[in-house]
Amino acid sequence: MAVIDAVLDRLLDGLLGLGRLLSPLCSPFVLLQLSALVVLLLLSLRVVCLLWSHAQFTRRLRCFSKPPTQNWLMGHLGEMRSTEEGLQAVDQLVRTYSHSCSWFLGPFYSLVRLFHPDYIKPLLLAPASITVKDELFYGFLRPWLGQSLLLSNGDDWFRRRRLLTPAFHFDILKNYVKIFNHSSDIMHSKWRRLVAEGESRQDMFNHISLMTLDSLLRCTFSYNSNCQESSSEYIAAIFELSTLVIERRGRILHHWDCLYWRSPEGQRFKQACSVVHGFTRTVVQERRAQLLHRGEPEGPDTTGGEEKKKKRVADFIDLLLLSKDEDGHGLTDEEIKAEADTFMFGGHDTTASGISWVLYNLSQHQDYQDRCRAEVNDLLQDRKTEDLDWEDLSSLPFTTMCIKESLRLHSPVSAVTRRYTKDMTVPGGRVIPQGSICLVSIYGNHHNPEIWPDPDVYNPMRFDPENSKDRSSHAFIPFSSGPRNCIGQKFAMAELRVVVALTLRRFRLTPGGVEVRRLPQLVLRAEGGLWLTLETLDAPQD
Ligand code: HEM
Repeated sequence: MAVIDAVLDRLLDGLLGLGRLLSPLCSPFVLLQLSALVVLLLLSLRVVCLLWSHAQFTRRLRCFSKPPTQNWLMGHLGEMRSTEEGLQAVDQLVRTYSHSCSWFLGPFYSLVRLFHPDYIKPLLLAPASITVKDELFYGFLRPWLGQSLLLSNGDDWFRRRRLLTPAFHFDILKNYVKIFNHSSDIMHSKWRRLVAEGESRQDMFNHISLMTLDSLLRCTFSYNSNCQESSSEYIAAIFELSTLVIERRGRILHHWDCLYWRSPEGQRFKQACSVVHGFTRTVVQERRAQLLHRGEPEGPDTTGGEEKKKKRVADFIDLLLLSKDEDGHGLTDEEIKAEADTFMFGGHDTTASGISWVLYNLSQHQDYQDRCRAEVNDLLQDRKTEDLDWEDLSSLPFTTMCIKESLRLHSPVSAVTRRYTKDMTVPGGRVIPQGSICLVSIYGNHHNPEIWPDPDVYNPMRFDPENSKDRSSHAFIPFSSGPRNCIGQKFAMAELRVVVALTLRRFRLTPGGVEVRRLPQLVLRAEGGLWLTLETLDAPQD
């Protein structure tokens, strides 16, 4: 295509030269007609080139099965639905094609959809230098998240990932477990109050999203927003942005920036972005100033006892302000702001979805729920407080199996997409052509009957070490995998374990009496909320 563009440029130069040569001989009207003809010719040539290159591309994708389309022009456009039926259609695709298929979105866009670990593995393990986040799926997040870890590519991504990785080290994460306990305590007090008032049926998503936002605000900014108890402009703006991104995806006309930023939704997006950016920028600038005046903030506390009370645990902002590469260069304030916004975006809804679906699955299986509860009660037996420590988290093996099985059955993130700057070979000698977009279907992979017999059944025993030892390393990928896997996965798993364990110790959960229809948006939700009935439990007598 680049060669063709260069030829077209040359042609245009030549024609303009000819125009100048002819100008003394022709009238302006004739010249205008001539120019219009030239422009039309060039445009037609461009369209022919596009069609030709698309035909080449389509020919190369023939090694992948193409599901029938309803319309030759629009291809599969409109068939990828963010609804319960859309997910059932993926189940059908997986049953029919077993590992992969091609997918055409209108006459110009095509995707390769992958839903088998053997196909997914080479793609996710490919070096990040040839992996690009495509604008078709990720571009709408850019005005909110900026050039952050999630959206950057190549050397820029590599530098950021190296600077950010130490912030997710065990020694740092350990300190956040106290925060997870505290945020759960606040949510549970609210639940006790609601149950006492007779409102025992509650939407899990609603409560748990506020709780994960609360804990992330404390871990990222050391900020106590009190958002679980009262409304906050910042939190409202985060919810608004998540909703608007989804709405924009669904409206083709809003894909054009020039139309979107003039629409009422675009204006709301701008307004919410300015609230979120204003908040993050202020915190970063204030912290930078404190750092300059008072020196380094305290690192993670290792002293215990009284010392602990005096020290503020280093939060993500502190760690990012201090991070330096081998040349001594750190992140700028704008870069830190983008990363903090990304943690808030990438960390709250995903974890809330994960926790809500575990509680839903356990409400459907009282036997597993009882077994988890017994495990937690055994662990906390003879303790003065109900707080869990980092070390406790490895003593909850069955609860962890229940969490993993829920992340398989109800993965918070249903798919990730990538564009590759090289041809990629997958099993059977099939080649994904350079430049094509690959959709790695986490949902499809986790529901593939070739890998998971009876994929729709919730069975935590699948994650018993004995039962999982022969399974492919890429059969279970809720956090993606390879160089661009989720940087926050240990953080998320720790929070999931603390919240689930404490919830089961304090409450019995039963189904909320409403049919649950899954709603795959930015994360997996349920239409109209995920309603469960809560019963307060007395603390067990030792
Ligand atoms: C259950 C909870 C979570 C799930 C299921 C999850 C899932 C994922 C997935 C699938 C990706 C890959 C995205 C892609 O390739 O486009 C990802 C990336 C990422 N996640 Fe998470 N995530 C969770 C929690 C978190 C938390 C708590 C944080 C931060 C505090 C976080 C921060 C990030 C970031 C920054 C990336 C981009 C990494 C990179 O490209 O290098 N996530 N996550």
